Amino acid sequence: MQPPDAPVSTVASRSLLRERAARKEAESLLEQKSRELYDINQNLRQLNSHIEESEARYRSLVELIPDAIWIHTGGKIVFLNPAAQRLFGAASAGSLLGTDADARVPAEFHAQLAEGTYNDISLAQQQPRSALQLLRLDGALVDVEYFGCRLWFNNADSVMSVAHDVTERRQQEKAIEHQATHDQLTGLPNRALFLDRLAHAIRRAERRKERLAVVFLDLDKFKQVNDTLGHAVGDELLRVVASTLRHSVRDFDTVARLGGDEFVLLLDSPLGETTPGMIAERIGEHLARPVLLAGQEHVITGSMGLSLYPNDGDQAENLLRQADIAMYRAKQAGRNGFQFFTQEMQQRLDARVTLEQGLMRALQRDEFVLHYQPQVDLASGKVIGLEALLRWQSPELGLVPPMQFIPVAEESNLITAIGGWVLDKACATLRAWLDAGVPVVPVAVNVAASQFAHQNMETMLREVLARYSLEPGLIEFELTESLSMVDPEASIALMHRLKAIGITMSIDDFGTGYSNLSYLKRFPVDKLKIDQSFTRGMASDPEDRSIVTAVIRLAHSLGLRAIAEGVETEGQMQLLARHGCDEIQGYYFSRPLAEPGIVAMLRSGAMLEVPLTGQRKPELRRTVLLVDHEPRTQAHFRRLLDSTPYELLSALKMEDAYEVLASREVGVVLSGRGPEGRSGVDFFERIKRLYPAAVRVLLTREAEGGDSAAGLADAINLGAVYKFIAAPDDDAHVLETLASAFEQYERQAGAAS
Ligand SMILES: Nc1nc2c(ncn2[C@@H]2O[C@H](COP(=O)(O)O[C@H]3[C@@H](O)[C@H](n4cnc5c(=O)[nH]c(N)nc54)O[C@@H]3COP(=O)(O)O)[C@@H](O)[C@H]2O)c(=O)[nH]1
Repeated sequence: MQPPDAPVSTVASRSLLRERAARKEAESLLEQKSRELYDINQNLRQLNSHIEESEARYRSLVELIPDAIWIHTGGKIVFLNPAAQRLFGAASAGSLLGTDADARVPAEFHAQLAEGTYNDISLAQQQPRSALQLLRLDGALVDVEYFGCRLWFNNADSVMSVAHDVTERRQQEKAIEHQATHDQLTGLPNRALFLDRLAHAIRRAERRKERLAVVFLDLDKFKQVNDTLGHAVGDELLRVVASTLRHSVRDFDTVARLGGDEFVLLLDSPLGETTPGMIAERIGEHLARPVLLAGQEHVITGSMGLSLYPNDGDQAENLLRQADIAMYRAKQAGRNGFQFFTQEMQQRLDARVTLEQGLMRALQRDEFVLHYQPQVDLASGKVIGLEALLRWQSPELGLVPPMQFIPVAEESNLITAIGGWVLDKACATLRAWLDAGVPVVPVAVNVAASQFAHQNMETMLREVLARYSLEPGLIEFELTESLSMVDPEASIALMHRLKAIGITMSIDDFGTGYSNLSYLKRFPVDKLKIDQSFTRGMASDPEDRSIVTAVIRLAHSLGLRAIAEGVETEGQMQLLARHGCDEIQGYYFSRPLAEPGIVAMLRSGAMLEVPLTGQRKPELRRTVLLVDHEPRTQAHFRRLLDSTPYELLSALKMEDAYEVLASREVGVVLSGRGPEGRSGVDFFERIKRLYPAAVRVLLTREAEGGDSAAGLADAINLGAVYKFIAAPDDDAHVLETLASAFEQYERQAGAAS
């Protein structure tokens, strides 16, 4: 190497220059590469930091996401996020890592799991999630919505599972569904669920050729419990009944509550012909066991109707309706029993529906008319009132009596509108009569218990009286005793308000209904109306007689008047007068008349010929009543007594004898045995109770022997027969016995006066 100041040869310097240039170039290249390397490095660093950042972001996403995510490779769990840890109830991820992924899915959901697992995520995203259940480590099941997809994880083919816990939502859904399909009070299925189950059961029974029974149960007099003990006790009773019913049938039978006090049972495939009936009987027995309510024992009964598949049809709604119809019949048959549905019931129901529709049309087309029946004062004989009685003048059916439609109107609530029409019509008629100068008397209108309870009677009465400018005293309301069964306090309060308006009130059909005397004394009524069934029997039936006289006495002791309805004979009228009855109403004086007839009667001043009541003394005219169905015997006695001081009255039948006894004072009753055998003695036993003063003499040839001798002896010993005439053809014997009988009669009459 040459010193730097040494002469440089051209070759050498050129070579040096080239070398320098090459070095420079190399250095610059090296610099550029190192810059490039630096840039690459920088880029790589940046990239790495991006990747790390993104990885951290994804990790935190996976960790924070509320959905459970776990990955399994070769069936073993290799990754899970904290949500999955929580979902499976694992204390740490370690308790699940490496375990079988399948173990977390109950076997019955494996197919759904496979269906919900896709080959890639884009496919999974397009499909709805599958609903299935997963198994926690503690064995509890969790409702989830699930999807899965295949992915490459840790260099291995794996499956990622994603599950969203919907247990709470499912529980809410179940609660809402339960609410929609169950009765809140008893927890039993409701009507919708019952019908659904019944429809399914019918289809199953169809396939299996089985039978089904539907039992419709309505508690008897539940309203009374509610009204008297309060709704809380009523609710308690319904819960008790629900439980009783549940325990009366098998687990797979359905017990449902339709509402109120109506329950229904589906007896799935009952065995044998009699089983549904036997089950109904058992339910009745279980229900009738005393129940403790509000600290007191109560006995509950129910009325049940049964319909059967396939006998009565194959439609759920129809079977339920038919069981309801049969239940209704069980109620009519006296409650606390059961009835099977029959086609005849359906026909009756159809007829009822037709009648209801007819009644609605009758109101619209003004087809109702009022007839009027006079009420007569027994002291003066004057007509002192009229009862307005409804008739339906149907173009199709003719004149329909109220007994044929009032009960239907009451049940269908049409009675409210019909009752309103009756009151309006009665008032309008009174106004027309007043305007025409007819000597009017008060008119009584019948008010059904349901009408009284549902209608704003007070307002209606005030309005109608004002509309026709009528004195309230011209209107009477005939109410029924059953008012005391439906909210008696409210009824009593309303009666007081009506009374304050100035109308009069009577209790109709007294003694036939729910005679609650403690309420009666609080009813501000003016009259008790003796039911016609008692009036009819009072001449011949000692019990009816006792009821009539007791009602008259009861009315008087409460300061009320007594009126007897259904008086058809003079005898009944005489007896009623004798027992102090104040008024009568019945065919004996007049049938109910249409308006022209009653106007004529009022104008004519028609009166009843009244008996002399009160001072009736025994007629000591020696009147004999001969009761014998043999015309020959009648003729014989007529001839025999013709020339004697005895007056002979005769009756061929015992029924006729009662009427004679009711209307005439008879001293001695002579009777043979009727064709009915022992009825002669029975007859005398009755006469003894009804007319104790009349001396009873039996005409018989059997006194000394024969089958009836013992009966005759009994009758004499019991005092039913005073004497007997063993030889009716022996005139002297007859006259002698009669004389002795009258002596006895006059002795009794003398002692009594
Ligand atoms: N809620 C309403 N009920 C009403 C109304 N109009 C009538 N009725 C009730 O219908 C029942 C039957 O009434 P009806 O066929 O009119 O019979 C009445 C009389 O005709 C009958 N009667 C009268 N006297 C005699 C008789 O001597 N013998 C005999 N066999 N029947 C007789 O009795 C019926 C009167 O009944 P009552 O009202 O109990 O006094 C009947 O229950 C009516 O109440 C109405 O507008 N609304």
